[in-house]
Amino acid sequence: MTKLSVNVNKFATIRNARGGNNPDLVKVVKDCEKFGAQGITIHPRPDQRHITTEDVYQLKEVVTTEYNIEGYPDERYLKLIEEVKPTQATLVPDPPEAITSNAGWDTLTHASFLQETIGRIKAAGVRVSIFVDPLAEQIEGAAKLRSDRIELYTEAYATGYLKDKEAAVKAYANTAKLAKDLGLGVNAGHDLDLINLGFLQEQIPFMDEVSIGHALVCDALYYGLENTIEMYRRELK
Ligand SMILES: CC(=O)[C@@H](O)[C@H](O)COP(=O)(O)O
Ligand SMILES: NCC(=O)COP(=O)(O)O
Repeated sequence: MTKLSVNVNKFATIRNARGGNNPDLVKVVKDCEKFGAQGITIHPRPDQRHITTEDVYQLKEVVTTEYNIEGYPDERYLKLIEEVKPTQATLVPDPPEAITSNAGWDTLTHASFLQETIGRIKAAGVRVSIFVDPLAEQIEGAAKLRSDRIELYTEAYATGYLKDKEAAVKAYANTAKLAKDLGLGVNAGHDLDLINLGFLQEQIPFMDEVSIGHALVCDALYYGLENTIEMYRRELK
């Protein structure tokens, strides 16, 4: 079964636009889980443009499914992981000023940094996933580093899907299989939506988790949150 982890960054973006507490992120998270989310993802960026440090601690008390915290593993992030102990830490190589995540790790060039970081997170009892492009050498690098999972960065799949979905999924299906053969769990995320999700799931039925935020929140404006989560879950069956 592929779990749907709802990324709630965008709800926090809307809340922060007015400086108050509307929408209330705690209520949003409780409702997402009530409506069928099997995980909650956040990406507390250094400038706190959406998820704040306070949110990270507050949501720990609320999430009853899987709590996934994404981020660049600087001291600030590692402190959050060690104190909050979420279900999963997803390491993303974003520079602080990035508008959104825009690349996977180079697991070969950054091997010693990642190895030390992964060891530290595992010592806290937290599952580790590394955000990577669908390249065989990067997956092999992640396996050598003893990451628990990889998250395939699906922006290229989402863009390519509209032109030629078979061509767009090929590298993802191949590297997902390689990851599985190497004993890694397989997650995927970024720009997944109701149009491209079902085909990805069909081609990689053993994915452990997809994390989806931007498109899901946009869809919720039209269909409502409960219907939307149900629609995404349906694509994963
Ligand atoms: C790691 C990742 O893939 C992201 O998609 C991310 O969580 C989105 O972050 P923003 O919501 O800040 O664009
Ligand atoms: N890891 C990907 C994620 O959490 C959400 O990405 P997006 O759906 O907001 O592009």
